[in-house]
Amino acid sequence: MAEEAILGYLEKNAEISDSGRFADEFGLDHNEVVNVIKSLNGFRYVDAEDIKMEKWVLTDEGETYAATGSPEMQLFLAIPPEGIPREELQKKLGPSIFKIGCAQAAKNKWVVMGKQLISRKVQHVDDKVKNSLLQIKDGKEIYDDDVKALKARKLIVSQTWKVYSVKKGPSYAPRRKKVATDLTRENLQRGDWRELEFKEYNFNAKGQALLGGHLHPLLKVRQQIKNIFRQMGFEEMPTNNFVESSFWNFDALFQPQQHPARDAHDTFFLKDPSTTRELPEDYVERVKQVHETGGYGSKGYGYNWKREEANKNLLRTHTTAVTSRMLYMLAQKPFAPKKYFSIDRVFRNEAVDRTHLAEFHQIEGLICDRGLTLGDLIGVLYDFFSRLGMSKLRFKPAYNPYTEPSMEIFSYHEGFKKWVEVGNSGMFRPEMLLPMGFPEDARIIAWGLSLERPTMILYGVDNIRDLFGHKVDLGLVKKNPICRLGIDARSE
Ligand SMILES: N[C@@H](Cc1ccccc1)C(=O)O
Repeated sequence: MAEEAILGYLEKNAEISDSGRFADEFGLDHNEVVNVIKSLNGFRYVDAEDIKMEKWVLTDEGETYAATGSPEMQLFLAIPPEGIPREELQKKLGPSIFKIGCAQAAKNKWVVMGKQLISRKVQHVDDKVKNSLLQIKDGKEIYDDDVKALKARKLIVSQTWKVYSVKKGPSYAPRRKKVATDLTRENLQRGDWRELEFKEYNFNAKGQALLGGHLHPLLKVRQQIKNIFRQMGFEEMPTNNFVESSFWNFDALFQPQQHPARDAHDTFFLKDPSTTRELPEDYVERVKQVHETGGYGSKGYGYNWKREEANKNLLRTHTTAVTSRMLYMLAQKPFAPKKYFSIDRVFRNEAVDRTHLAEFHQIEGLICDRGLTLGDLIGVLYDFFSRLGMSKLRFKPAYNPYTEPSMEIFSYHEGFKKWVEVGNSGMFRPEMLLPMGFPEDARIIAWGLSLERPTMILYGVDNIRDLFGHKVDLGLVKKNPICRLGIDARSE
């Protein structure tokens, strides 16, 4: 539309002197006209030059008067033939219209301002202000004196805007030629490439957005959980190796050697190297004692503890093996309160199904201090889980060889409308802490959960194999849910 109008106009006329007026005349939108001019100018169909123009526009006050009449007119019309007391007129018009109206009407000699009464001096007046404002709104010219008066009353302000003057350019044609974007096989066969005009390369155009790298959902949730631990003042533990001795994975945790978890059905044992090279001998002796006959107020398990069993290498079954190594080192130093966490991979000889994998990740946190109670553990768990967006918790008594009391942690899942198990926790037993060398009044509260469970909830994944393994689809990896668990995760 605009292009035809411009090229057509230039066929018969030397120039378009003002694109604004041109747009008005042809009933076109000026923005569209400007865009077409710029494009035609780029291809040298036209030569365009921009001109800065000043234009008057109405202020808010100007707009009101253009609609309701000037204050002086409103005042004049409110005066009855017999005149009106000042106060009454002011009440009728309101203080601001009254004030401006009086000043202007008096200046125009429309009214007589008596001591008591205000009365008309003439019978008919014109609302010149309103008329001028309407003219300006219509884009019409008015006398300079009137412009000055309106400007002085702040009813109009000037605005600069750009219009273009347009002449034929060196490549002018009454119609734009269609340019080819690609040279095709057909063009070559037909030979019409000779006549074709090709579109120039636009080296400034932005290329297609490239698909960059994405963090896997497990890595994103891991980062979020690390941030939460750090905000709560926890230090990260070195997560050591996947291969661990039975000693640190089980014995140090007061897990008896006949415990079913220590069976090859549940745990991956290593063939080569099948045993660990060294263990802290004094400590091993104390662990043996506590398993066999107890001590530190405990009766022990009363069985024959075997060093060969403790030496067996395995793939660690929980990150509590990271914790036991850390706590043993800590107990060798003067006692100090500490907060630690770890997040890393663990392995279990499990049948793989939609909620179980043979390898997964655990998140573990612990606090070591004097005077800690189960109440502290519950409080910390509320704090930790509510930072993940899971603030409705329930606890169920549970059993772990290394903690007493122990609690399973359940969280109400708003999306699934049910309580789901989210972790396990407890206070480490004296049978574990005292042989390590902790003072008798040291208390350690700890909890652990899988990284996969909250990630599945967060990403709406119901089969763990879609999250971890060779089948993970890129759509899931690119998905970027709001980093909160619970309701918002599902509604995403
Ligand atoms: N190790 C436990 C979690 C846990 C950690 C610390 C204390 C109590 C429990 C598990 O694998 O489920």
